[in-house]
Amino acid sequence: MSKATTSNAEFSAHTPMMQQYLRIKAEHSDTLLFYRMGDFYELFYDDAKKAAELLDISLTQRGASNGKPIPMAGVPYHAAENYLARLLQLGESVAICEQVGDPATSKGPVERQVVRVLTPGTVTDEALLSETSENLLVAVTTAARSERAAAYGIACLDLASGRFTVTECNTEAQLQAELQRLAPAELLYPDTLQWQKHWFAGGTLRSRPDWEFASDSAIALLCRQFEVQHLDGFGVSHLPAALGAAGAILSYVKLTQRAALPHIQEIRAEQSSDAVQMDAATQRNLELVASLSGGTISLYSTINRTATAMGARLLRRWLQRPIRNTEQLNARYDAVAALQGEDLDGLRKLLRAVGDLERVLSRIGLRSARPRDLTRLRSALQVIPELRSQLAGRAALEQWLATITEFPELRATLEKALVESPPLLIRDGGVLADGFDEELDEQRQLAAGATDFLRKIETRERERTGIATLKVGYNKVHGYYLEASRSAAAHIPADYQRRQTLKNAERYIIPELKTYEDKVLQAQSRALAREKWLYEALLNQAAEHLPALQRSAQALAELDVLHSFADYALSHDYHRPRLQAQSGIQLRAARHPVIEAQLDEPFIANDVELSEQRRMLLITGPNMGGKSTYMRQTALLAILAHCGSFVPAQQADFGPIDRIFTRIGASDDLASGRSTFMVEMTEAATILHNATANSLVLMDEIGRGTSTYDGLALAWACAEALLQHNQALTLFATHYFELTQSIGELSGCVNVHVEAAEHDEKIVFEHRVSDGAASRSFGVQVAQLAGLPRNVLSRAKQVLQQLEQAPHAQHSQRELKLDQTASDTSQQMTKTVTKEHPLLSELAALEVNQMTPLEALQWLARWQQQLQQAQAE
Ligand SMILES: Nc1ncnc2c1ncn2[C@@H]1O[C@H](COP(=O)(O)OP(=O)(O)OP(=O)(O)O)[C@@H](O)[C@H]1O
Repeated sequence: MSKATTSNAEFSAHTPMMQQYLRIKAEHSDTLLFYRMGDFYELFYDDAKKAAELLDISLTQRGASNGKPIPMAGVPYHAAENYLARLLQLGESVAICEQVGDPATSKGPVERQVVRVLTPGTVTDEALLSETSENLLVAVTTAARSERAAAYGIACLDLASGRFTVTECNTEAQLQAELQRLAPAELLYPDTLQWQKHWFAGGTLRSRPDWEFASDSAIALLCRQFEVQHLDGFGVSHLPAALGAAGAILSYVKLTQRAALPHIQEIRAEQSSDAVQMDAATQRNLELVASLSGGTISLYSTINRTATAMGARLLRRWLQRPIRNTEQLNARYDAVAALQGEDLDGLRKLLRAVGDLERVLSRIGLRSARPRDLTRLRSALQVIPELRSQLAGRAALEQWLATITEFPELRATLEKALVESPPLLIRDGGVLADGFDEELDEQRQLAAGATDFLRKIETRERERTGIATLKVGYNKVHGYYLEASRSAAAHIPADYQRRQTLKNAERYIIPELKTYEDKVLQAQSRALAREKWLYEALLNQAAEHLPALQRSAQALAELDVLHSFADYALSHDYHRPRLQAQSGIQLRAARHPVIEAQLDEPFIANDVELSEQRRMLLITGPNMGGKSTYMRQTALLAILAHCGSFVPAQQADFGPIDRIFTRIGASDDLASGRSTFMVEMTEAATILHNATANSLVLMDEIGRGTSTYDGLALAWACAEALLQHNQALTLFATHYFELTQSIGELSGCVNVHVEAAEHDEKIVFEHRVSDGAASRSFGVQVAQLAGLPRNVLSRAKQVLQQLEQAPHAQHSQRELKLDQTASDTSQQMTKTVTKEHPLLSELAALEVNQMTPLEALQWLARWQQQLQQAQAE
């Protein structure tokens, strides 16, 4: 808080206005206070210094109060939105303090009040929000330690749509994944919870009093909000911790909005078992809604053909949370197929006219809707009948059409009430159409009639005085006046009273003018007051239909996404997936949706066959051959299929999929201080602990972050565990050829490879995936493509030859010293590798007591087989 408020004596030494400011500021110590003075919002003291720095506006001083100059910075109120948007983006919150008293009748400073507080997670103003992404307020709390309670309760509110959800999770990793998916703009947590940076660090973090998270009071608050006795009807009662978090959200939003929240109509539980779960790393790695490099290309940006911003946001949500309900998914496929037979361009035009109905409705609920929100509602209501008739009779779309209702009365009212294109704000009137309200028309006519009268006075006075240039004018200070040039002074009649002298002209008033001025102004202000009242009444009338309007908007957003799926599928040869009861994934001629869209040359389609007998595909082949692409496309197709989209494959069958895991790419996690290898191992640990037989696991070059033998041993053990213990559907890409003979030969595992050929010492990628292991890795040839210096390349070839000639170096306990002669490079290169044989470490790790005699025999047979193969080579 400002240094200016210390003692009572000091306080009373301030000017009355500064006393008012300091009183209000004391209640908003952790937000910037925008204090309205005339046409500016002013900031004082520390707020002024901070705002001047953040917004790059000038820091000035305002006179002195309490004997000291007051630092001050200000922004014009008509341009405030820009500045507010920047402050919110920087994670600041702003309390808007308006003049609410009448300056004419106020003694001392005009009465002022904070009318709302803008925070990053609670903004709903159109100008302050991104159209295509949600702006979420999330609260997290830890659960009471009862036996069945989950560890964390999470609640999430999208104030701009009224969507309110709760969920609980048991582990830190799940919490992280959930926060990564939601990417909140603002996150609330209880005072006493030690927030961990690696849980989430993207948005504004704010601690709130513990008691706001208490389940009991939260439930009472939620019941009041939804006007119900208990929450059983919402199916959330079993989530006490999450309800505590939901209560904290509701208290916070009430505090900041200072308005009723009628558009928050319900709260829903998001059960993790309903969704194909993806941990935080997987969501990032698969570049679903953002690219890893921070660029704009993602699965979302590639396939998005939605016509409305609410549809675009829904598509993002669907991609980040694919569902598992077969019935729902089949209904979506049916709808996409049905829409493919429709006039999609025509449909898109209608959907465009619907616009961002979801956010319009929320602003109506919050009573902050602007005139253009109401005209948007009007055009949405105007196209709904057309849209319904275009799609009428399509059984596959019935579920959506039944929810998209027409609102003939509201539509008629809006059509009659609003002018065609109203001004941005209701402030100066001109929003309501003539003929809608008798009283408004009367006042308007009075105001206009008086203006007519002024014209008559002007003509009459010109005639009376003989001054042809005499004219009636108006300004705020002197009201209506008659203006004549100074040269005409001799003709001015005696009843003219001089009011103002300009360089070349004099201004006068006459009593008649004053009387009419009063009439005009009165009529104008009555008309404006009436118009504002009618506007509020319109908002109220629309708000009465809010629940049904919101349901319609939701169905329209879904229809928009389904139309986008249909359109993209048609133009990109996507086909309907089939959901099977049997575990596995079978894809025929599958393509990578994002890379395909980026490539100029044709994308090479490949098959995938994961089934009971082929639970793991061990993928080998040259760098740049297409291993990662092949793995990722399998996951992306699974995700698309579980959103209800068609997929880029000639045929696609998916058994049940509960989770998708990826261990792809390598990056340091600087935020939590973990090295590349540590990140790799943490991700692998998550997979090994959690993957089930219905999980899709992508493992790309596990182990490459450490020494060759450690890496090989870890890759080996992970592959074996995934295959034999987790029994997950696994795509396992590796450069360790040893694995093709060990793991690749195990039952349930199949070697596949990407093909490449060498042509004139250059590598040619075929990007075709076939069964069988790769024969070599072409690493040196790929390095050549990358432009490695020629001398380094020829030295590498030489070293490679020696390594390949050293028989089974990696299978024996020996020292390998490379020949250093005939080197093109001047650098010395000695590599000493001394390692224990992998079979020995396996033997040491075996828990013999836990094995059945049969298992022991199987181990023995496998070792023998490996030794025999090694000797044979
Ligand atoms: N099926 C395909 N059709 C056409 N181009 C492809 C195909 N697969 C991959 N590519 C191209 O090859 C590039 C490299 O593919 P990818 O990253 O999958 O190789 P990789 O085998 O995983 O390489 P590394 O082992 O170095 O990670 C891709 O960026 C893409 O441009």
